[in-house]
Formats: sequence, structure tokens, C-alpha cells
Amino acid sequence: MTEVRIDYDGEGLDESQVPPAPYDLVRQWVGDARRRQDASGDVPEPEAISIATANAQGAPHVRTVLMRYLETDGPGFYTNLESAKASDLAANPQVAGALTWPTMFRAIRFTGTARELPRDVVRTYFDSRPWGSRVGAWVSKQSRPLDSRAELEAANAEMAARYPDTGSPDDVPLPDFWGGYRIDCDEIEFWAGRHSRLHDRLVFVRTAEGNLDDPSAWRLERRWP
Ligand SMILES: Cc1cc2nc3c(=O)[nH]c(=O)nc-3n(C[C@H](O)[C@H](O)[C@H](O)COP(=O)(O)O)c2cc1C
Repeated sequence: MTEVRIDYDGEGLDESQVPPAPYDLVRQWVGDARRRQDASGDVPEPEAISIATANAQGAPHVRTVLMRYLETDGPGFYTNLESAKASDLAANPQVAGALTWPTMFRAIRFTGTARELPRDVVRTYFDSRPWGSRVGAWVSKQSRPLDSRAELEAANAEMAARYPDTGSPDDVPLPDFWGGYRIDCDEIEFWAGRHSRLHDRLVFVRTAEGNLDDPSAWRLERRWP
């Protein structure tokens, strides 16, 4: 690999800028990433989050999804409940997620326990998706072997015929095998890249029960970069 060295020149992060609980800062950084994408176009998919799971034997797997859920009880994502990540989480609910915005010299890391999102939350999100994506949820036997691209396209045509687009969210029912997870966080790290690798790492560590906006549930710790 040829070395390309970039001196990280981010704004940094100081304790004085950090609220007493992590939620507002997560929202702020996600909002900053969206605004930057709108303004400069160099943060595509600002909500892309790498999700790490481990199976029953402890073997790790990581993949990128979209963080389409962010409430005071944690960040979350939607997926197929029969996928490889879902079977990892059924065996071992420990999970980690990383949002990374290299052009902003920022990242947020979440670690915790995966909890399935309630069906009413999943349904509301599912109904908000475009028709093609809702049909696609029915089509995909996510993570399982597929013989050919042609088989995928035939399955899509079959589902599109079964659930034609009527312009209403009722036209495609929510599959039982499609849902979501949120991360019940025990740590949330804010990483801000700075010059000469003297980065800021400020980590909220859970000390008690409570949501991401509850100051009594968290203490703040700085870590060596
Ligand atoms: C930018 C991006 C966004 C993605 N968003 C999702 C998503 O929201 N949900 C999902 O299940 N897969 C999403 N995927 C596909 C996953 O990376 C992955 O291929 C899929 O979930 C199967 O993972 P698994 O076999 O480990 O369960 C996305 C991929 C990329 C690159």
C-alpha cells in the first residue's frame, strides 16, 4: 500500500462543548454531516453505520447499514430478521456500531446490546419507504445463497406482480421477517481527528439505567488517542 498521509485538521472536541448526556451531541454531529453533504456533497450517506456482530463461536462480522432510527433509547437500523446479522444477534446480542465521516475528521462509536425494535415502529418506517424498496424486502432472502442474478430478478418481478404499486402504503404488507434493532448503548465515543494524531476521544460510559438524554446515566471520560 502506498502511504498517503493526511494531517487531520478537524475542529476537535473539548469537554466544554459536550452536553451532560450523549443524545444531543449525536444528533448534532449527524445533523452536521447531513448539512455538509447538502452544502459540499462530500459526505454521501451520512447515516451509513458499520455494524459489528459476533456469532455463537465469537467469530466477528461487520457490514454497513443505514442508521434510520435515532431516539433517546438509542440508534438503530432496519434489516431482514433472517439475515446473517440477525442470526448472530440471536446467538449473541452484543453489538457495536461506527458512524465515520472521514472528510469531517469525525466518528461516533456505539457499543451495547441489540434489542429488536417494536413492530409498530418497524411498520411506520416500512410504510414510509418507496414501493420498490418495500417489494425488495419481500424479495430478498438476505444472506442466503442465490444461484444467479436472473433468479433475483424473477423473484422481484413475481413480488411486484403480487403487490402492485397503488400509490398507497397499504399496497405492500410488512413481512414478518423484516424488522429492526436498536442499540441499547453502554458506551458512546465521540472521536475528533486533530493534527499530529493528537485526536480527541471523549467517551460517555454508562453508570446507571437511563436513556441517552439522561445525565444521571452517564459519566464522561477522555481517552488517549
Ligand atoms: C451504504 C449501505 C447501506 C446499507 N443499508 C442497509 C440497511 O439499512 N439494511 C440492511 O439490511 N442492509 C443494508 N446494506 C447491506 C448490508 O451491508 C449487508 O450486505 C446486508 O445487510 C447483509 O448483511 P449480513 O449478511 O451480514 O446480515 C447496506 C449497504 C451499504 C453499502
